[in-house]
This record gives sequence, C-alpha cells and structure tokens, in this order.
Amino acid sequence: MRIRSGLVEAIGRTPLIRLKRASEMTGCEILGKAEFMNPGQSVKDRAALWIIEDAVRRGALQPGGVIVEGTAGNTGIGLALVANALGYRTVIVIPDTQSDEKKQMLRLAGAELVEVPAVPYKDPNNYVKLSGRLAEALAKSEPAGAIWANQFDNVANRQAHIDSTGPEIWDDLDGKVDGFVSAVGTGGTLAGTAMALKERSKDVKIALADPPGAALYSFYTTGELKAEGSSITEGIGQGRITANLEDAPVDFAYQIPDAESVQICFDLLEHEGLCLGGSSGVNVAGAIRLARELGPGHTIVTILCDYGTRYQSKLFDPSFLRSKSLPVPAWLEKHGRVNLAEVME
Ligand SMILES: Cc1ncc(COP(=O)(O)O)c(C=O)c1O
Repeated sequence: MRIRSGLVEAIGRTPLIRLKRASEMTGCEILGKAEFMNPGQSVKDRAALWIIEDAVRRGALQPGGVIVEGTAGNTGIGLALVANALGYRTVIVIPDTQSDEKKQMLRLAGAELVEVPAVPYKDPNNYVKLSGRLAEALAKSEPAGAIWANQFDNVANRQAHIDSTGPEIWDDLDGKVDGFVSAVGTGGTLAGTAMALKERSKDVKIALADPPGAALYSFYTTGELKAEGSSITEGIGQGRITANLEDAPVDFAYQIPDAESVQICFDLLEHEGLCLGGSSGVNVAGAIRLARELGPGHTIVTILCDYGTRYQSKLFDPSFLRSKSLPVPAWLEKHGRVNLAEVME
C-alpha cells in the first residue's frame, strides 16, 4: 500500500500516455504526460507548489499569509488548493475573458477573485501588473503579510519542471526520449523540462508549439517578437521573454492554427477518451510536427495540460465554436440515441 501524506504529495508523478492516432500517423511513439491528473487538474499545480515552498524557505511567506497572483486560472487553482492544504489564503486577479468553469473552481477553493478587463501587458492595469500592486498593498495591511507569486518572472516556477517534470519523463523512458514539445504561458513548463532533459542528453530536441496571437513562434524563428491573429486557447500565448523563458534551449518552433488544435482535442476525446483543454491540442499538434521533422522511430513527449471540463462553455460548446467560425464535429451535437420512453413502455 502506498499512501501520499496529503495533497502536496499527490502533485506530480503523472503517467505518460501513448497517443494512439498521433503515433500511428507519424510512425513515432507520441506520449502525453497526463498533467490533468494532478489534484488541481492541471500542469500548474507543480508551479504553485514550488512557488509556495520557495517563498516559505526564503521566509517571505508566514503561516496564515496571503498569496496574490495574476493568473488565467490554472495557477490560481493550484495555489488555492495548496494554500488550503498548508494554511495560507489566496487572492487571484483574473482577466474576464477566462472560462466561467475556472472562475467557479477558484471561488469553490476559497480564493478571493478579482476579475479585471483583459488588457495588454503594456497597460498598467494588465492583470499581472495589478496583482503585483495588490500584493504590495496587502503585504502592508494583512496581519500575516502577503506575497506576490509572480509566476511569469519567478523562476521557482520553472524549477518545478527542472526538479520534477523533466526527471520523471527521463526516468519513465529510461532516457529513451528524442523530443519534447510544449506551448508557453509563463514558459515554466517548456524551459524547465527542456533544461532537465538537455542536461541529461544534448541530443533531445526541444520544440515550442505556439497559438496564433503569441509572439514566440516569430521570436524563435526570426529573432523578432511579433504577434498576429488570435486564439481561443487559454493559459498559453506569450508576447515577451519572461524570466522563466530566458535561456530556454529551443530547437524548433511551430505555429498551430485553432482549427487544427480544436480538431485534435475532439479527436482525442472521441477516439481515445481523453478530455482535454485547448492547449493540449496545440501541444499534440506540435508533437506531430516534431515527429515529422525527426522521422519515424522516434519518441516524442508532450504535455496534456489540463482537463477539458474546464472549457465546457467554450471549446466544447457548439455555439461558441460557431461564433469563432470553427468547425463543430457532428458527434458533439449528436443527441437522442437513447429513447427512454420506448424502453419504459
Ligand atoms: C491550460 C494551460 N496550458 C498550458 C499552460 C502553460 O504552462 P506554462 O505557464 O508553464 O508555460 C498553462 C499555464 O497557465 C495553462 O493554464
């Protein structure tokens, strides 16, 4: 019998799942690291835990203290759950464009939610900058103090992946890994996992998968930060080189259109039973591109970032998809296969 002593110990050590259709299509072994199986149902539980433990070690976070963060949702959920387990409180600043499901989960976990209009990073009222100012104010007014988690530029975030995600992938595959692909929100997952894998073998190829509207595809292919278009994906799409992204060893970069990532999410749900958010679709599309780049016979790992029920009102809602001119798979609208009235007669 193996018991984990609490929520904190239940974070990480997620399985690698073989993605059947992507593997068959490319002749490669395409594996998804099941980060949706973390207690907060996303990859961001790891960053939340490492950021909190780092603040405690530095003496910045006192018992009963407040953790303030600007987040698209998943980091906030991770922070709120870990805070509950360890005796802290959370105040989360979230752009109003994020899904209702994530906001509901944050409230359920006891986070104090501050919803703000989604404005670009350069605006002083951007959610990240606002959360920094709020943390400064609360540090003075709260009896037990407050810290700013600052996931974008706090490298305790990528340290989580240097210490856990990367080594877990390497160990589970006995070092037989040829490529790793990830989208970027803060860059913690991509940079941290890439650094851990490259440290073990320089031959592992690292690829960025970027949605439209983000500037990193352009940065890693031309050296210029340039963004065009927009995307329905949440939690990813970065316009600058965050501290977590600095020195990330990126070999290839791909831009994935929404029509492709959305189609992959439906495919994974319909044919493999994997219900995932949009960023996982971007990652799997990126893994397929890297597999084609390297050729058959290689092992490529990517991240299955979060669970799809978080997006029932968006990615999995036919009318939302139509409003974004995205194709709706027939089976998503299929109802009435079971006629209960007939059976009960
Ligand atoms: C759904 C989802 N996918 C991917 C990411 C990207 O992870 P990272 O911040 O480590 O780049 C995030 C980050 O918030 C996310 O919420």
